[in-house]
Amino acid sequence: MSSDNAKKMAAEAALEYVKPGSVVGVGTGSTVNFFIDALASMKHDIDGAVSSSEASTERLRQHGIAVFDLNGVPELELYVDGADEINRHRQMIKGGGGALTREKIVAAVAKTFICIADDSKQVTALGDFPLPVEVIPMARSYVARQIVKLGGDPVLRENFKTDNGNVILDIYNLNIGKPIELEEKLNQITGVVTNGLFAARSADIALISDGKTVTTLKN
Ligand SMILES: O=C[C@H](O)[C@H](O)[C@H](O)COP(=O)(O)O
Repeated sequence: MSSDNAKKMAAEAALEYVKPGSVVGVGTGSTVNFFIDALASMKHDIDGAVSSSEASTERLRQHGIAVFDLNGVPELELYVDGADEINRHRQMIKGGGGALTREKIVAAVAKTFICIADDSKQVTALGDFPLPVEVIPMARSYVARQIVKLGGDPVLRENFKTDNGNVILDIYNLNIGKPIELEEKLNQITGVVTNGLFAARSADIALISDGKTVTTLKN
C-alpha cells in the first residue's frame, strides 16, 4: 500500500535523530512499527528504549531491543511517535490505537518529540478524526454527559480496554478551534485520565512523507 511506503519513509527518516548510547522513547501504531523495525538496525548502538504501550514493548523485545521502565530513566532525549491528525503548529490528535495516556507521559519527559506520519494525517484544522479520551470505567457516563455539554458526541469504544485498564470515549463533532484550551478543559473533567489532544505539548519536529520524499516541519 502506498500509505505504508510513506509511513516507512517518515519512520526511517527519524533514525537520523537517534543518538548512539541513548535511550529512545518509542510511541505506538502502524507508523511507529516501521520505526521500531528500522531501529533494530541500531540496536547495538543504543542503550535501549522506553515504550508507550504493551504492543510496542513486545515488538521492541522481539527485535532484541531492551525496554526500560520510564521511572528508571531520568532523562529522555528523543520520543518518536505517529499521529492521527497533525496541524501546521504540529499539534496533534492521537490515541486512535488507545495508547494516548502512556504516549503523553513519555512525550512529557522527552526533550525532543518527533512526529512521523504519512501526508494523509496533515490537516488544516484538527477534529475530523474523533478525539479519544481515556476514562476511568466507573466515570464513563458522567464524563460522557460533561462532554455533551461541551458540544461533543461521545461514543464508547466497544470491546476495548487500554493498557491501563480504562475505557475510551471517542468524541465526534467537537469544535477544536482552540486546541490548548480544549485539552485543558477535557482533562479537568473528573474521571478523565487524559485526552488525545497533544496541543500544549506539540511535536518539536514533524517528518511527513508522501511516499516519495520526506518533508521536515519545525520552527
Ligand atoms: O494510540 C495510538 C497512537 O496515538 C498512534 O500514534 C496514532 O493512532 C497513529 O497511529 P498510526 O501510525 O497507526 O496511524
